[in-house]
Formats: sequence, structure tokens, C-alpha cells
Amino acid sequence: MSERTLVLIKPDAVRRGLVGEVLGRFERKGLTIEAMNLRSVDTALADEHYAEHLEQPWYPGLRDFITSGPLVALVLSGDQAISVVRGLLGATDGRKAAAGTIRGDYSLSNQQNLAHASDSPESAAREIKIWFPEA
Ligand SMILES: Nc1ncnc2c1ncn2[C@@H]1O[C@@H]2COP(=O)(O)O[C@H]2[C@H]1O
Repeated sequence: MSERTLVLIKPDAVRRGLVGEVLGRFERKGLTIEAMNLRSVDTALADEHYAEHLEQPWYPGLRDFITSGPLVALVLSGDQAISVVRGLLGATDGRKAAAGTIRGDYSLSNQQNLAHASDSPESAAREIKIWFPEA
């Protein structure tokens, strides 16, 4: 069943010149880019996107990071896109993510982990509305 999912290629990936590498993996898998833009994020947008994490002790650090430079927001579509994209990313903590996944190959952090992807159809709908209200 075709699904849509929201992906953020985070500021660490932009700074490190890894946008093409990350995007290429999604494209080569067969996913379709439905919408995409490079943008800066203010604290209000960060708080809205990460609403479920606001009370976490590590959230202030995550907010500083996600607002620290431009990121690439995109909507991907494809068969079971939500779980497929999370599989391509690997575990949240790059130190624990399996080799061969995006985080497993390029991240040594549980915060600066290169990309975010929606974890359920409900979060995909909520997040797509936040980042691409016109979609
Ligand atoms: N223990 C943690 N310390 C710092 N950041 C975290 C921790 N756990 C999760 N995160 C961050 O919180 C984010 C929530 O969803 P993401 O997929 O964007 O990726 C996660 C990480 O960037």
C-alpha cells in the first residue's frame, strides 16, 4: 500500500555534505520525492515538530541542534514508505545502528543522527501538515 512519510535531513548532514548521499539512498530504493525544500527552522517550529519530546532532559540540546543551520524537509512516497524509510535510516543512535544503514554508516551520535522520519501513519499525517501545509 502506498504511503507518504515526512523526512528531515538534519543540519549535521547538510554541514557534512551528505544530503546527496542520503537522498540517493532513498531514490535508489525506489521511493518517490513528492515535495522537498531547504529551510531554516525556528524554535517554534522545532517545538511543534518534536512536541512529544518537549519534557525530555535532552530536548534543549536537540532544539539547539535542529535550529543550528538549514535542513532539508521532504515528503517521500512508496509502498510501505514509513517502515521502509525507517529501515534505511537504522536505529536512532548512530553508534548502535547496523552497518549498511544511513545512520550506521555515517553517525556516531543519538542526537546528530543525520535524518528524522515519521514513525507511524498518524505521525506522518501530523508532520506533513506541519512542514508542507499546502500538500
Ligand atoms: N537520548 C537522547 N539524547 C539526545 N537526543 C536524542 C536522544 N534520543 C533521541 N534523541 C533525538 O531525538 C530525536 C527524535 O526523533 P528523530 O528521529 O529526529 O531523532 C532523535 C534524536 O535526534
